[in-house]
Amino acid sequence: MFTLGDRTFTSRLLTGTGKFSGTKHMLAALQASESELVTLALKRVSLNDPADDLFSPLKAAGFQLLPNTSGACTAEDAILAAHLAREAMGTPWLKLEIHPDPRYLMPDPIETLKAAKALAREGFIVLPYIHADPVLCKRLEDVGCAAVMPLAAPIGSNLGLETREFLRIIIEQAQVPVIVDAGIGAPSHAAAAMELGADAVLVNTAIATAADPVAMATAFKLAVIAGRMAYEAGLPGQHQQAQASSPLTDFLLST
Ligand SMILES: CC(=O)[C@@H](O)[C@H](O)COP(=O)(O)O
Repeated sequence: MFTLGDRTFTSRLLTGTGKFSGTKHMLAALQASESELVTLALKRVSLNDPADDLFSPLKAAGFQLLPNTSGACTAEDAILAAHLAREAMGTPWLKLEIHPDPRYLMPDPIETLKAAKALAREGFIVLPYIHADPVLCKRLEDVGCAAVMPLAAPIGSNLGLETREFLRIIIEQAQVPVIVDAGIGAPSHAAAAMELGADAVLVNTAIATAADPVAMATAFKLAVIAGRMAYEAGLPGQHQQAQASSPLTDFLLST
Protein backbone atom coordinates (compact mmCIF):
# COMPACT_ATOMS: atom_id res chain seq x y z
CA MET A 1 0.00 0.00 0.00
CA PHE A 2 1.21 3.51 -0.63
CA THR A 3 -0.40 6.85 -0.04
CA LEU A 4 -0.43 9.55 -2.64
CA GLY A 5 -2.32 12.77 -2.08
CA ASP A 6 -5.49 11.82 -0.26
CA ARG A 7 -5.63 8.24 -1.61
CA THR A 8 -4.13 4.88 -0.80
CA PHE A 9 -3.10 2.55 -3.63
CA THR A 10 -2.34 -1.15 -3.64
CA SER A 11 -0.48 -1.09 -6.94
CA ARG A 12 2.83 0.76 -7.21
CA LEU A 13 2.73 0.61 -10.99
CA LEU A 14 1.34 3.70 -12.71
CA THR A 15 0.69 3.40 -16.42
CA GLY A 16 0.28 5.56 -19.51
CA THR A 17 -2.19 5.33 -22.35
CA GLY A 18 -0.23 6.46 -25.41
CA LYS A 19 1.12 4.32 -28.27
CA PHE A 20 -1.27 1.37 -27.94
CA SER A 21 -2.53 -0.07 -31.21
CA GLY A 22 -6.15 0.43 -30.12
CA THR A 23 -8.43 1.04 -27.15
CA LYS A 24 -9.28 -2.63 -26.70
CA HIS A 25 -5.61 -3.60 -26.45
CA MET A 26 -4.92 -0.69 -24.13
CA LEU A 27 -7.70 -1.67 -21.71
CA ALA A 28 -6.63 -5.32 -21.71
CA ALA A 29 -3.02 -4.38 -20.93
CA LEU A 30 -3.93 -1.88 -18.22
CA GLN A 31 -6.22 -4.42 -16.59
CA ALA A 32 -3.43 -7.03 -16.67
CA SER A 33 -1.03 -4.53 -15.09
CA GLU A 34 -3.44 -4.04 -12.14
CA SER A 35 -2.43 -0.40 -12.25
CA GLU A 36 -4.87 1.84 -10.38
CA LEU A 37 -3.65 5.24 -11.53
CA VAL A 38 -3.51 5.85 -15.26
CA THR A 39 -2.24 8.98 -16.96
CA LEU A 40 -3.98 10.50 -19.94
CA ALA A 41 -3.11 13.54 -22.06
CA LEU A 42 -5.80 16.19 -22.14
CA LYS A 43 -5.67 16.02 -25.94
CA ARG A 44 -6.99 12.42 -25.73
CA VAL A 45 -10.29 13.59 -24.25
CA SER A 46 -12.51 14.03 -27.27
CA LEU A 47 -16.14 14.61 -26.54
CA ASN A 48 -17.02 14.89 -30.24
CA ASP A 49 -15.06 12.02 -31.73
CA PRO A 50 -15.60 8.71 -29.87
CA ALA A 51 -12.89 7.03 -32.00
CA ASP A 52 -10.27 9.38 -30.52
CA ASP A 53 -11.65 9.41 -26.97
CA LEU A 54 -9.71 7.47 -24.34
CA PHE A 55 -11.36 9.18 -21.38
CA SER A 56 -14.78 7.48 -21.53
CA PRO A 57 -13.55 3.86 -21.82
CA LEU A 58 -10.94 4.37 -19.09
CA LYS A 59 -13.49 5.90 -16.76
CA ALA A 60 -16.00 3.14 -17.50
CA ALA A 61 -13.31 0.56 -16.67
CA GLY A 62 -12.89 2.15 -13.22
CA PHE A 63 -9.35 3.52 -13.43
CA GLN A 64 -8.44 6.60 -11.44
CA LEU A 65 -7.28 9.07 -14.05
CA LEU A 66 -4.21 11.25 -13.80
CA PRO A 67 -4.54 13.93 -16.50
CA ASN A 68 -1.21 15.12 -17.86
CA THR A 69 -0.22 18.41 -19.48
CA SER A 70 1.85 16.83 -22.25
CA GLY A 71 2.24 19.37 -25.07
CA ALA A 72 2.68 22.32 -22.70
CA CYS A 73 5.83 24.37 -23.38
CA THR A 74 5.45 27.03 -20.66
CA ALA A 75 3.96 27.38 -17.19
CA GLU A 76 1.07 29.35 -18.70
CA ASP A 77 0.30 26.51 -21.16
CA ALA A 78 0.39 23.97 -18.34
CA ILE A 79 -1.86 26.01 -16.04
CA LEU A 80 -4.43 26.39 -18.82
CA ALA A 81 -4.24 22.66 -19.60
CA ALA A 82 -4.67 21.86 -15.89
CA HIS A 83 -7.86 23.94 -15.68
CA LEU A 84 -9.27 22.34 -18.84
CA ALA A 85 -8.38 18.86 -17.58
CA ARG A 86 -10.05 19.48 -14.22
CA GLU A 87 -13.21 20.60 -16.05
CA ALA A 88 -13.19 17.79 -18.60
CA MET A 89 -12.15 14.91 -16.35
CA GLY A 90 -13.53 16.11 -13.03
CA THR A 91 -10.35 15.58 -11.03
CA PRO A 92 -7.79 17.86 -9.36
CA TRP A 93 -5.06 15.22 -9.88
CA LEU A 94 -2.42 16.34 -12.35
CA LYS A 95 0.78 15.04 -13.86
CA LEU A 96 2.57 18.29 -14.63
CA GLU A 97 4.69 17.97 -17.77
CA ILE A 98 6.36 20.93 -19.44
CA HIS A 99 8.83 19.98 -22.15
CA PRO A 100 9.51 22.56 -24.82
CA ASP A 101 12.34 20.53 -26.40
CA PRO A 102 10.85 18.14 -29.00
CA ARG A 103 14.05 16.12 -29.52
CA TYR A 104 14.70 14.90 -25.96
CA LEU A 105 11.46 16.00 -24.27
CA MET A 106 13.52 17.26 -21.34
CA PRO A 107 11.29 18.88 -18.71
CA ASP A 108 11.82 22.61 -18.14
CA PRO A 109 12.71 22.96 -14.43
CA ILE A 110 12.01 26.69 -14.14
CA GLU A 111 8.60 26.60 -15.80
CA THR A 112 7.70 23.41 -13.90
CA LEU A 113 8.47 24.97 -10.50
CA LYS A 114 6.51 28.09 -11.44
CA ALA A 115 3.44 26.11 -12.57
CA ALA A 116 3.64 23.67 -9.66
CA LYS A 117 3.61 26.51 -7.13
CA ALA A 118 0.55 28.14 -8.73
CA LEU A 119 -1.38 24.89 -9.20
CA ALA A 120 -0.68 23.50 -5.72
CA ARG A 121 -1.90 26.80 -4.27
CA GLU A 122 -5.14 26.35 -6.26
CA GLY A 123 -5.71 22.92 -4.71
CA PHE A 124 -4.46 20.66 -7.50
CA ILE A 125 -2.75 17.41 -6.48
CA VAL A 126 0.42 18.07 -8.44
CA LEU A 127 2.79 15.31 -9.55
CA PRO A 128 5.56 16.99 -11.54
CA TYR A 129 7.62 15.21 -14.20
CA ILE A 130 11.18 16.46 -13.87
CA HIS A 131 14.81 15.62 -14.45
CA ALA A 132 16.41 13.62 -11.65
CA ASP A 133 17.56 16.76 -9.83
CA PRO A 134 17.61 16.41 -6.03
CA VAL A 135 17.59 20.19 -5.44
CA LEU A 136 14.59 20.73 -7.71
CA CYS A 137 12.77 17.86 -5.99
CA LYS A 138 13.13 19.58 -2.62
CA ARG A 139 11.92 22.88 -4.10
CA LEU A 140 8.86 21.14 -5.59
CA GLU A 141 8.15 19.47 -2.28
CA ASP A 142 8.38 22.87 -0.55
CA VAL A 143 5.76 24.42 -2.87
CA GLY A 144 3.27 21.64 -2.08
CA CYS A 145 3.66 18.90 -4.69
CA ALA A 146 2.10 15.60 -3.64
CA ALA A 147 4.96 13.57 -5.15
CA VAL A 148 7.93 13.99 -7.47
CA MET A 149 8.37 12.12 -10.74
CA PRO A 150 12.06 12.15 -11.70
CA LEU A 151 12.97 10.60 -15.03
CA ALA A 152 15.03 7.44 -15.44
CA ALA A 153 15.86 8.33 -19.05
CA PRO A 154 14.18 10.30 -21.88
CA ILE A 155 10.51 9.49 -22.52
CA GLY A 156 10.12 6.54 -24.86
CA SER A 157 13.86 5.77 -24.91
CA ASN A 158 13.58 2.46 -22.97
CA LEU A 159 17.13 3.08 -21.67
CA GLY A 160 16.43 2.25 -18.02
CA LEU A 161 17.93 3.87 -14.92
CA GLU A 162 20.41 6.25 -16.58
CA THR A 163 19.97 8.64 -13.63
CA ARG A 164 20.41 5.98 -10.96
CA GLU A 165 22.79 7.86 -8.60
CA PHE A 166 20.58 10.95 -8.61
CA LEU A 167 17.46 8.88 -8.06
CA ARG A 168 19.19 7.39 -5.03
CA ILE A 169 19.80 10.87 -3.56
CA ILE A 170 16.22 11.98 -4.32
CA ILE A 171 14.81 8.89 -2.61
CA GLU A 172 17.09 9.41 0.41
CA GLN A 173 15.96 13.03 0.86
CA ALA A 174 12.31 12.99 -0.18
CA GLN A 175 9.46 13.60 2.26
CA VAL A 176 6.88 12.92 -0.48
CA PRO A 177 6.52 9.78 -2.64
CA VAL A 178 9.07 9.35 -5.43
CA ILE A 179 7.65 7.91 -8.66
CA VAL A 180 10.33 7.04 -11.21
CA ASP A 181 8.93 7.99 -14.60
CA ALA A 182 9.98 7.66 -18.24
CA GLY A 183 12.56 5.56 -20.00
CA ILE A 184 11.81 2.37 -18.06
CA GLY A 185 12.14 -0.12 -20.90
CA ALA A 186 12.06 -3.52 -19.21
CA PRO A 187 10.59 -5.11 -16.09
CA SER A 188 14.14 -5.45 -14.71
CA HIS A 189 14.48 -1.63 -14.85
CA ALA A 190 11.25 -1.26 -12.88
CA ALA A 191 12.43 -3.81 -10.31
CA ALA A 192 15.76 -1.95 -9.98
CA ALA A 193 13.94 1.34 -9.30
CA MET A 194 11.79 -0.33 -6.65
CA GLU A 195 14.84 -2.03 -5.07
CA LEU A 196 16.41 1.42 -4.81
CA GLY A 197 13.43 2.49 -2.68
CA ALA A 198 11.21 4.30 -5.18
CA ASP A 199 7.60 4.40 -4.02
CA ALA A 200 6.28 3.62 -7.50
CA VAL A 201 7.15 3.70 -11.21
CA LEU A 202 5.28 4.94 -14.27
CA VAL A 203 5.56 2.91 -17.47
CA ASN A 204 3.98 3.50 -20.86
CA THR A 205 6.10 2.82 -23.98
CA ALA A 206 7.53 -0.52 -22.91
CA ILE A 207 4.05 -1.95 -22.32
CA ALA A 208 2.23 -0.26 -25.20
CA THR A 209 4.80 -1.18 -27.85
CA ALA A 210 5.53 -4.75 -26.71
CA ALA A 211 4.64 -7.54 -29.14
CA ASP A 212 2.26 -8.80 -26.45
CA PRO A 213 1.22 -5.81 -24.28
CA VAL A 214 -0.90 -7.94 -21.91
CA ALA A 215 2.01 -10.28 -21.15
CA MET A 216 4.39 -7.33 -20.78
CA ALA A 217 1.97 -5.55 -18.43
CA THR A 218 1.83 -8.69 -16.30
CA ALA A 219 5.64 -8.88 -16.28
CA PHE A 220 5.86 -5.26 -15.10
CA LYS A 221 3.26 -5.89 -12.40
CA LEU A 222 5.31 -8.79 -11.02
CA ALA A 223 8.62 -6.91 -11.31
CA VAL A 224 7.28 -3.97 -9.31
CA ILE A 225 5.97 -6.30 -6.60
CA ALA A 226 9.29 -8.20 -6.50
CA GLY A 227 11.38 -5.01 -6.41
CA ARG A 228 9.38 -3.55 -3.55
CA MET A 229 9.46 -6.84 -1.65
CA ALA A 230 13.25 -6.99 -2.00
CA TYR A 231 13.59 -3.38 -0.80
CA GLU A 232 11.44 -4.08 2.25
CA ALA A 233 13.31 -7.34 2.95
CA GLY A 234 16.58 -5.36 3.13
CA LEU A 235 19.08 -5.92 0.34
CA PRO A 236 22.54 -7.10 1.41
CA GLY A 237 25.59 -4.85 1.11
CA GLN A 238 27.99 -5.11 -1.84
CA HIS A 239 31.72 -5.88 -1.54
CA GLN A 240 34.72 -5.44 -3.82
CA GLN A 241 36.21 -8.77 -2.66
CA ALA A 242 34.82 -12.27 -2.25
CA GLN A 243 33.10 -13.05 1.05
CA ALA A 244 32.99 -16.80 1.70
CA SER A 245 29.45 -18.12 1.76
CA SER A 246 30.30 -20.88 4.24
CA PRO A 247 33.07 -19.49 6.47
CA LEU A 248 32.84 -22.52 8.82
CA THR A 249 34.37 -24.77 6.12
CA ASP A 250 37.65 -23.17 7.32
CA PHE A 251 37.94 -26.12 9.72
CA LEU A 252 39.52 -28.14 6.88
CA LEU A 253 42.40 -25.69 6.85
CA SER A 254 42.88 -25.64 10.62
CA THR A 255 43.06 -29.44 11.15
C1 LIG B 1 2.47 8.82 -20.71
C2 LIG B 1 3.49 9.51 -20.00
O1 LIG B 1 3.25 10.18 -19.05
C3 LIG B 1 4.86 9.40 -20.52
O2 LIG B 1 5.19 10.64 -20.97
C4 LIG B 1 5.71 8.90 -19.40
O3 LIG B 1 6.67 9.77 -19.03
C5 LIG B 1 6.17 7.50 -19.61
O4 LIG B 1 7.37 7.38 -20.28
P1 LIG B 1 7.70 6.05 -21.09
O5 LIG B 1 6.80 6.08 -22.29
O6 LIG B 1 9.16 6.16 -21.45
O7 LIG B 1 7.40 4.87 -20.21
